[in-house]
Amino acid sequence: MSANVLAIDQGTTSSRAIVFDGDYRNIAVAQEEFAQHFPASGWVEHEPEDIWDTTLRTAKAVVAEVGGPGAIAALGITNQRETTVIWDRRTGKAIHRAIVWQDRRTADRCARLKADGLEPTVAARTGLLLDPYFSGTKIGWILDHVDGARAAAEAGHLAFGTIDSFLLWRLTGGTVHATDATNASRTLLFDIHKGDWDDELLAALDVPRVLLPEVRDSSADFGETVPNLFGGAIAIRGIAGDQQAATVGQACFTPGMVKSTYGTGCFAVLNTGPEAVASQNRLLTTIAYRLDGRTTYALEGSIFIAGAAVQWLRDGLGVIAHADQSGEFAAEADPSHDVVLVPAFTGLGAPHWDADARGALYGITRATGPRELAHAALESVCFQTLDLIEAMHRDLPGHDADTVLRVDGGMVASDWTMQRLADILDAPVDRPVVLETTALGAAWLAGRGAGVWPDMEGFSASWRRDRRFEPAMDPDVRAARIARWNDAVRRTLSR
Ligand SMILES: Nc1ncnc2c1ncn2[C@@H]1O[C@H](COP(=O)(O)OP(=O)(O)O)[C@@H](O)[C@H]1O
Ligand SMILES: O=P(O)(O)OC[C@H](O)CO
Repeated sequence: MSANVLAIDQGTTSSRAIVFDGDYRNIAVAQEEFAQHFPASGWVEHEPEDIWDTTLRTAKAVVAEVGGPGAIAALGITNQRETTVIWDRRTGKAIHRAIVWQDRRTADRCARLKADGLEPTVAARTGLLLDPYFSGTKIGWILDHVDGARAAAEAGHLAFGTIDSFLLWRLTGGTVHATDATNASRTLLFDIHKGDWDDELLAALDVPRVLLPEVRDSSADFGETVPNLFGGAIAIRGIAGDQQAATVGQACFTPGMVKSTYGTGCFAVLNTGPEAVASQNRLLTTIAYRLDGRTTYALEGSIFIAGAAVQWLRDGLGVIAHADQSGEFAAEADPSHDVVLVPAFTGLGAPHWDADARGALYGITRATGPRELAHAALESVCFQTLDLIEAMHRDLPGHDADTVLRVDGGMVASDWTMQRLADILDAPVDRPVVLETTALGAAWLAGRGAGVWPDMEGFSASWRRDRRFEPAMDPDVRAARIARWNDAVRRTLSR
């Protein structure tokens, strides 16, 4: 049997398909960006057909490149998490655009649920907080705003899914409505301790159970692709949310290991092993992966804007021509400038969870130019990471002894940002050789599920470092910059 594995990585800004060979080498890759829709302030939507079309085209391209479906042992899916699709089971068509994880439209609903005293129950059962980030209130919004949706849902005609479920439904020709435990753990509806949907939360959020997918392990039998898509069936054997897939792809299998992924947002995930640790510092408790029915938990810090700040410099302000230029510009910024960007474009995530905050730029003068803006945008990602790592250290005293952060995602191509990250964290930052760790994690889950790839130990041994960034900033300079950041955040919070 072939040892090649196909990973579909459906991200916030693009869909990617990658085939890895038995030595985890990337032997074929295709990527397509798709449109982002911002219909109102704080709203973000995707067209589900764009997600499907870009996914199918990129997957078809790499399958053809490696010699057809016979050259692929298994397929793994990883995806932007929380993004919510509801479709009609009879037609497979979505009844509304996907509401993206960054979307804040349900902030009022969350505030009301909080005022009703629901948050302690949510936190205890789901490990999450009442924030519009998660799928639960997005589902309610679609059911309440699309004509006839609630009645159709009650009648069993509709299906809810995060992007993995939606793609799985389409890939299997509408025969499998399932998800994995990591994606389920981001919905506000899933009891991460019992491993099942929670009826009390379903009732509180007005979500009929009949809408929901079946929850399976992250490495499991998810059916097969319908033969006409790729010219033959491919077994689907792995699913995980993208941050959990990156945790796997970075081989963070030992409790205490932590990775941080820098894509549109930034997500730091700390493996806590078989114990679910309840955060005292407004981090999330989430499922890292579920294998053979056994759940491994994690603490997660979620930041909504990381690479998106670079996109804003490029597409919003037009002050850089391409993403790479942000690092070059930051290196050339006037060292005496004192510009700080708090990129609360869609509110602030962990550890503040302020859905109503909006971005702010402090310290601009007539001398502030594109270089200083690029510096502030990249540095903001480092400060936000520091806030997350410090919260993790407070939750797990002693954990900071020898923390090395494993990083991945589009932004880690920037040496300047990675060096500044090590400086601000005052800790080493390791960049692996394989930067597509999200896709690799999904591939490993699928390869394991298909029985063609080795166990955790074998996979861990294959992890290779490209470069370690060591902290080198003067302690006084560091302290002053962090103080400036903390002050800027305080002034930006909405309450
Ligand atoms: N050299 C670079 N320097 C800084 N940011 C970069 C660089 N290259 C890519 N990015 C940013 O990384 C993000 C893309 O990363 P990716 O992991 O593909 O994200 P996603 O999965 O969220 O779509 C974009 O926001 C882009 O602006
Ligand atoms: O698409 P990314 O890489 O920014 O990841 C999105 C996250 O899964 C949202 O929780």
